[in-house]
Amino acid sequence: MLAYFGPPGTFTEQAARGFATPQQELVPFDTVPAALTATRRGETQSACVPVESSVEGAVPATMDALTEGEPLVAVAEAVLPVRFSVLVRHGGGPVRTVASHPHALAQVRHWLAEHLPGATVVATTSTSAAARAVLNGEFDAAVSAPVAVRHYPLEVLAADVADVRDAKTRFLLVRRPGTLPEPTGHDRTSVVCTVPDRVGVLSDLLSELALRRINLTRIESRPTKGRLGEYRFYIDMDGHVAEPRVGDALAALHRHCPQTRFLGSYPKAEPGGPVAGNEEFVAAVEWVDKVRRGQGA
Ligand SMILES: O=C(O)C(=O)Cc1ccccc1
Repeated sequence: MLAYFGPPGTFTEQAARGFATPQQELVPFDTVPAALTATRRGETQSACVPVESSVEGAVPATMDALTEGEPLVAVAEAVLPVRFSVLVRHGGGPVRTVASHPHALAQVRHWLAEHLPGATVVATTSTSAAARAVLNGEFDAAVSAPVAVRHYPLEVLAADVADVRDAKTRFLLVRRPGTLPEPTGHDRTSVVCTVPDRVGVLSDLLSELALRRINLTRIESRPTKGRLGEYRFYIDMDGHVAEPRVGDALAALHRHCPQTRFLGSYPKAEPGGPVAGNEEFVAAVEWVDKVRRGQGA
């Protein structure tokens, strides 16, 4: 079974369908933490959750839920283009309230200001939770994934709505720690470092990557929710932990920051960007091995 952030009709469900094997059952959960908890408990084999939007940045609920509780690791990612449909009840009256996931609302702000200027905007747990609520008469319109009309008998007031063209969202498939995916040469590694309070620690972490010519693809901070000013850094980098340079860098991050959690090494959904060669790292490790065995100098 594969848990996903639902209810049915979310963007996350579409991503989950891309990950699922033909016979795998998809199970919706109303929140990201609930989908992850099911996987932590072993009730589902994996969970699909949104992690990052090209317009709105990180999905805080996912970042927090991956850091707190038993570890889970990502084994795959997917990137989906994001455009919205505005859904209303058949024969519904004027639109006084419009609901959706905060990331969706943020991506249609201009459209709403122009087309539904008087409407009150309400945040819901997901885009399809908004569609479901419109069907139940709680709100007048929902900003949803285009597939949501297949799940909820609503009318499309407007299609192809997006303030930003070519917006994309990235999703992760996570599991309990186990066998890692094989390196493909186009991989990404994710970690979260809860940094100790000392001068220069962030610079130390980044230097370790730069020294090994590892490309940083994302860095994001979140408060630990403990003391004011205490932060965690989410770091995505090119490469796989099985590669000597990446393994070496993760060991260095752990030295600077013992509270480093590995969030996975997995193939990139959109391969591209610089591919770092590992040859000199492999050759260097072999050389040190020989020196240690007294067979080289
Ligand atoms: O609510 C959804 O449909 C989700 O899967 C989260 C989301 C919300 C807005 C854009 C992309 C993903």
